[in-house]
Amino acid sequence: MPPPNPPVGLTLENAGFTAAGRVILSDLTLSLTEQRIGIIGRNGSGKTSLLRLLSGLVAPATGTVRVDGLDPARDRKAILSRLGILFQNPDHQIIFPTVAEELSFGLHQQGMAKPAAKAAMRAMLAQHGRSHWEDRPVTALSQGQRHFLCLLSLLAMKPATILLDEPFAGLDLPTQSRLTRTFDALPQRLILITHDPAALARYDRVIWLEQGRIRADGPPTTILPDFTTEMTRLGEVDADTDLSD
Ligand SMILES: Nc1ncnc2c1ncn2[C@@H]1O[C@H](COP(=O)(O)OP(=O)(O)OP(=O)(O)O)[C@@H](O)[C@H]1O
Repeated sequence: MPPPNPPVGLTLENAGFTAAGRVILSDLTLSLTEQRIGIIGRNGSGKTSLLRLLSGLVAPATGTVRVDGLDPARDRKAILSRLGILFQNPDHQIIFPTVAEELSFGLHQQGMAKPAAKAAMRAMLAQHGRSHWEDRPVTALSQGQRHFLCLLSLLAMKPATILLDEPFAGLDLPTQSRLTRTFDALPQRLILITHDPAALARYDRVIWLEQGRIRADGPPTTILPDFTTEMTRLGEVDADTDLSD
């Protein structure tokens, strides 16, 4: 049960995450209440691990994680309507053989009756010009198309917060442009991991992770120029000498 008058948003208190005996994230204290939050950082800096922690797919080794006051690792069912995650690799997400089944599954999980779920599934495909996908086996879709299907499944469930792990990777430019417009128009809170600083220019807040810790946190106008300068500087040296991994 959520506590009375639960805090709205996602919070971490001294949260840390350990995997295979290694500290991956340490000492994260964050209150995520803005509508548009970007997460940036180098490969291996801990961005995906942070999304996994926020969505309750992994439990913190230290500290606490809360979504609207709930523990996402324990209150799995209550989390479904509050939070949805789009992984980098669609094959980690898709479980059903056809597009229709994959799209309807989350809606059933949320308690929607079969006819209503079918209508919602068809409406979602039609809205995005993909009605012809309905009976297609997911194996007949390309990697980019499977990624897009995962996104449609997520949007159909209308979670209050959407966590996106590099959603544009592998998508063609028209699909990226349309998706950007779709994201911009969504009323939900978005937390977006990207390697493209330009995608975050109009965001409310940007968090820069480095080796599992927060290196900088603030508005894009302050964080993005520093990040771009640092990435350019690192790109000009021939090898990484500062990474432990
Ligand atoms: N289950 C795990 N077991 C062992 N190591 C892990 C595990 N999960 C993540 N790691 C390690 O944690 C570090 C952070 O990984 P993570 O995927 O969170 O990085 P990232 O910032 O999302 O990287 P990228 O930009 O490449 O997607 C990496 O060094 C990775 O090897």
